[in-house]
Amino acid sequence: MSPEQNSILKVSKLVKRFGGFHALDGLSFHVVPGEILGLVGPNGSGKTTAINVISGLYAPDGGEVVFDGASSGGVASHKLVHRGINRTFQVPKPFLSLTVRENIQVALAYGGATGTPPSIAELLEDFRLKEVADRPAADLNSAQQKMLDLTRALATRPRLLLLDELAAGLNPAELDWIAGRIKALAATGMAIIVVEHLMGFIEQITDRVIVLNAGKEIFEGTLATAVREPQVIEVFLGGEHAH
Ligand SMILES: Nc1ncnc2c1ncn2[C@@H]1O[C@H](COP(=O)(O)OP(=O)(O)OP(=O)(O)O)[C@@H](O)[C@H]1O
Repeated sequence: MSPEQNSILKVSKLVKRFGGFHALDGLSFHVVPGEILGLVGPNGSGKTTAINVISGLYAPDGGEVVFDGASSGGVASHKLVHRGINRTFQVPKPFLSLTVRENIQVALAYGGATGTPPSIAELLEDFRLKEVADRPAADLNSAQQKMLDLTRALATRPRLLLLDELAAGLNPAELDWIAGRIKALAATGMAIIVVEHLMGFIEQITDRVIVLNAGKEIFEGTLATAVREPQVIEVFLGGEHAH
């Protein structure tokens, strides 16, 4: 079977409009179980919109999203969580007055229908939240809020995990550590899509990247190859994220 036939998610000719503006303009790609796929591109190229459509926050205006063999475009987020898609947010939205542990408990109770639920103790340990487990989420610093957001997503047992700028604001040691954690998740068979501006981080964790510009794919392959493509250099690496 070709990798594409084995895909857990297939996006075909996806269109998302805001008014007359095409945030996604015919985007197609796939991801297979156990793969870490990077979505990269300049500001406003449609990366977060792609995550928002795949996770059911927005309905597509055209094209198709197929998750695990069934159409999932336009299906509400909470239903997709039960089917096995979950995500993190650029700006996490925990229940601020609940403790870290309670936030994870809510996600566990809400979570997916298949597989063994992860243990709260393990999630707290794995994502360095043990020390703050009984503090309200409002007390967490921004890195800890991101880790709580990730553990809440993991508590629902996703088979496809969408990470929207999880690494932004983390220091180099934290980046190394979280890169290892994300790779360990992929090694369990979870498919992971990562939206990130930090190219070193993308290089460290992804198997493959899709480069977006103006809602369209302009490149698909490894980041090492992408950085040698004149079109990619022009729209992306020659811009503000060249460093
Ligand atoms: N809810 C919305 N209403 C109107 N326009 C939107 C909405 N969401 C996104 N857009 C527009 O769609 C385009 C793509 O935005 P998107 O957030 O997907 O880009 P991005 O590649 O994730 O950018 P960044 O790297 O800055 O996060 C932008 O021009 C943005 O202003």
